[in-house]
Amino acid sequence: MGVPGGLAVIIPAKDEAERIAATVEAALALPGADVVIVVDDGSSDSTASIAQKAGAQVVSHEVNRGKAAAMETGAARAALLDASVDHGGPRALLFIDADLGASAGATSTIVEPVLAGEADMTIALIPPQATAGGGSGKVVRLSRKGIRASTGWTATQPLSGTRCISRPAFDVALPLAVGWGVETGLTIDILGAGFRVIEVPCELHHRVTGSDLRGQLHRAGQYRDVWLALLERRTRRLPVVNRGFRPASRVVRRVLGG
Ligand SMILES: O=c1ccn([C@@H]2O[C@H](COP(=O)(O)OP(=O)(O)O[C@H]3O[C@H](CO)[C@@H](O)[C@H](O)[C@H]3O)[C@@H](O)[C@H]2O)c(=O)[nH]1
Ligand SMILES: O=C(O)[C@H](O)COP(=O)(O)O
Repeated sequence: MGVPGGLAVIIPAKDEAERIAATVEAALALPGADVVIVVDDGSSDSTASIAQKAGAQVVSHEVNRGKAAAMETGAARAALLDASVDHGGPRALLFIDADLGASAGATSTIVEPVLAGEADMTIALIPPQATAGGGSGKVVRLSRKGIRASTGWTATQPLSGTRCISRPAFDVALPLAVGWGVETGLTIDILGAGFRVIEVPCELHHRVTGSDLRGQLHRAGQYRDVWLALLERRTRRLPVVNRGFRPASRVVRRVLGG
């Protein structure tokens, strides 16, 4: 069955004044998209006012809370809009990065399978970028290996954050894994709940992370967050072991009901 409710586009954005207008304009032109929400994640530039002028609804975090929190805020706003008018069901959610500019128009390839009910989450497979990246593939490999160990599925671009997700699939992943662990967590949680996930080629062009100190610090943060997302999911699966545990005191016994 397809998604009758249509599509809400959600754009997490931190200091994206340079590119946000072009990204919003492309998002507004996407077939089926009747809502474009920019979550200004504590920007210190004019991202919010530019996004609003370009036609987006803007929700602002007073302080920076990271990409995953911005995605949750955007999805919560979309849920409010879903509830305000009955239009046949909840909208599917299209998450796009703020730095895609006009290329955001290419995301219709990942929207179609979800709106048609052929997939529950699509992930954009992006072509090699004009500027070479400075990464060694360490974060990508950690995420890919962790997803495979949990689900048996091998993602080609596990960190790709441009995704279209049906509302029921999104809701099983709440609360989202924090920060840069969000893509890894979404994939594991949504596949684990039995939903269908596919990667779909998409001609996107974004700002590539360089190999300078700033870029390497960014990757260190990504590595930490992916690792934490994997650890949390592994811990959840561990059986609770209680081999002859005896509460040591009367207080503990009372708390545990012993
Ligand atoms: O604290 C932050 C930092 C970034 N962003 C936004 O998140 C998006 C992605 O950030 P970016 O700096 O472009 O990160 P990249 O490392 O280039 O992103 C790649 O890797 C991320 C996962 O680590 C994915 O989320 C992205 O989709 C993927 O393009 C952009 O719209 C940012 O404005 C926030 O909302 N809050
Ligand atoms: O540049 C990238 O692709 C990401 O920041 C991930 O870094 P990596 O190449 O070290 O996996």
